[in-house]
Amino acid sequence: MNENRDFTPAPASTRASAAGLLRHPSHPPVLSARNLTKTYGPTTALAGLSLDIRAGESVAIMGASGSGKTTLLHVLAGIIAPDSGQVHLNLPGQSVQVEALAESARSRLRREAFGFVFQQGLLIPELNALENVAVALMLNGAPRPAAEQAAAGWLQALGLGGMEQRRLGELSGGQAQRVAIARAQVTGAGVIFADEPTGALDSATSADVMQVLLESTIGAGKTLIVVTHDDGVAASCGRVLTMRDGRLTGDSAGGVIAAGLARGGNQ
Ligand SMILES: Nc1ncnc2c1ncn2[C@@H]1O[C@H](COP(=O)(O)OP(=O)(O)OP(=O)(O)O)[C@@H](O)[C@H]1O
Repeated sequence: MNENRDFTPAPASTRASAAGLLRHPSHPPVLSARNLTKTYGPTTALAGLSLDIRAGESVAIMGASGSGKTTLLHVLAGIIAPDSGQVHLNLPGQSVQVEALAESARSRLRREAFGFVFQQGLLIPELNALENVAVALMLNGAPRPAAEQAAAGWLQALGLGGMEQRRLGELSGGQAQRVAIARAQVTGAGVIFADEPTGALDSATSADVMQVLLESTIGAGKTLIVVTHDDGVAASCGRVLTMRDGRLTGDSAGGVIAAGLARGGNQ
């Protein structure tokens, strides 16, 4: 799976051309969700939501607390299964029906095809920055020296050269989020999911971290999906989706598709 992945950050020229290719409008969606439903007891978290996301898009998901944003992110990423509906993933060399996979296959998909940046919690305090990044590759079977070399490349690329040996407690919030971004990217994941990635940061650091996140994902032709309450974070993304009561109520991509999706129907 994912045999063509490159463990080192691509040069800027390559990234630019990859992004151009992948953003071509005729390119099929990298993620297609259809009629997703999810309930928790009496609570409806997803109420028949359909959505297409194309490779190279940066998509912000906004909406009031409890509107279903995190549930949608988790269903798209195969962290939880929907009660009904489908999620199709279409990456180069990899076309799978995410919700139909067994848990072991979904777990492998999450490790190899997806990267995750959360507000906090994914980094291991006992490990230094280099080890925190390298461990993502080692979980996928990479030998330690190669994993650490790739991790060092990503830390350097994200402005953390010289901080490889620092543990979590020795990094600022913004630096820790850069380590988390490096960790999400190092496996060559095609889709990066971020849930409130700047939620614990001040606004200047938040803008800085978002710039790093955007450059290292859509700048390399990857896809970025961000759940956020922050208007500034959403404004930095190419497309903004709005949710209410488990449905999409707005899509800045606009047009007929957005109107159809807002009613929860198929395109
Ligand atoms: N594991 C769970 N068990 C029970 N209810 C849940 C669970 N996860 C989510 N919910 C409920 O589902 C609804 C949607 O939750 P979700 O976390 O997706 O919303 P959200 O838009 O991300 O909210 P927030 O902005 O506060 O993080 C909420 O009413 C929430 O309480």
